Amino acid sequence: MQQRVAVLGTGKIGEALLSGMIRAGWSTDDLMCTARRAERAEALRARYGVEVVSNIEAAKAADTLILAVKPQDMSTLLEELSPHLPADRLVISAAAGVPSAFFEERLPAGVPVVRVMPNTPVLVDEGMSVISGGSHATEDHLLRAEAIFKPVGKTLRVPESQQDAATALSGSGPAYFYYLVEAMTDAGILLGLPRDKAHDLIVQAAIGAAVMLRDSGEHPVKLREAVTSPAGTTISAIRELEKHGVRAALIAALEAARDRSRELGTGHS
Ligand SMILES: NC(=O)C1=CN([C@@H]2O[C@H](COP(=O)(O)OP(=O)(O)OC[C@H]3O[C@@H](n4cnc5c(N)ncnc54)[C@H](O)[C@@H]3O)[C@@H](O)[C@H]2O)C=CC1
Ligand SMILES: O=C(O)[C@@H]1CCC=N1
Repeated sequence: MQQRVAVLGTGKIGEALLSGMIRAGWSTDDLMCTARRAERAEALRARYGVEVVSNIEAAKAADTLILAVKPQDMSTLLEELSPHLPADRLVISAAAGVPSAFFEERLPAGVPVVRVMPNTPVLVDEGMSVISGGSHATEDHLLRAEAIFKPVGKTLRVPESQQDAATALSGSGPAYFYYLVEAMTDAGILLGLPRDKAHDLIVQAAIGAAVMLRDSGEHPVKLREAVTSPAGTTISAIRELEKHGVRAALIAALEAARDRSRELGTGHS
C-alpha cells in the first residue's frame, strides 16, 4: 500500500526526514507537513513543493503521521490531534524519551504507535533509525515505518526498554563526532596549521576511519593497534587521552544523555 505521510513539526529532524523521503522517490503528492509559523510553512512549500497543512488536516488526510516536535511540546500536539485522529492511522514518534504508552494514553483506543529514534545523517542517506513498536503496533506497522526510514540509512529494531540508551548512542551520536572534529581542529591550530587545512585533515581522517570501521569487519582495537607504532607518535597521544580520562568522560557523557532521555519521557522540561 502506498501510504500518505505527514510530518508534524518540521524542524531540523522533521525537515531532514521530509527531504530524505523526497530523495528516495516519494511523490510530493503523498507527502505533507505542518509548521507553527507562516514563514516556515512558506519556506517548506517553496523548498520541497509539498502541501503544508494544519495538524488536524494532516490527521484526517495522512495514513501515517510522523510526530517530530520536541518532547516538551508533545502533550499539546496530542491534545490537538486526538479528537480528529481516525483509529486506523499509524503514529510514528521521533521524540527522545517519550514512551509509546504516553501516546497510547492520549490517542483514540487502539491507535498503533511506533517509536523511532533517527539521527541527522538521514540528510546524506547515512542515518540510523532505531525502531520499537508500541502495544498496538503489528509487524505490518513496523514494516511501514521501515519503508520510510530504510531509504535514508540503516534501521535497527530494539525493545522499547533500550530506546533511551539508543538515543544516547545513536540519536545524539553524530554530535560527539562533530565535537571531536572541532576540538582536534583546535589542536591543529595550536600545532601551527591553518584552520582550513586542519579541518580537512581531521575530516578526512574521520571519514577514512569510519569507512574502515564499517567495511573491514575488524575490531576497533585492532584498527587502532595498526596505527600505533612502537615508540611512535600515536602512543604518545593515547597516553594523554588516558591520562585525561577521555574514555571515562565518554562513558559518563553517554550515561548523562541516557538519563536525560529518561527525564524527558517523564515530563521534565
Ligand atoms: N535533532 C536531532 O538530531 C534529533 C531530534 N529528534 C527528536 O525530534 C524532535 C524535534 O527535534 P528537532 O528537530 O531537533 O527540534 P526543532 O525545534 O528543530 O523542531 C521542532 C519543530 O516543531 C515545531 N512545532 C512545535 N510544536 C508544533 C505544533 N504543535 N505543530 C506544528 N509544529 C510544531 C517547531 O516550530 C519546530 O519547527 C524532538 O522530539 C527530538 O527529540 C530525534 C532524533 C534526532
Ligand atoms: O538532543 C536531543 O534531545 C535530540 C534527541 C537526539 C538528538 N537530538
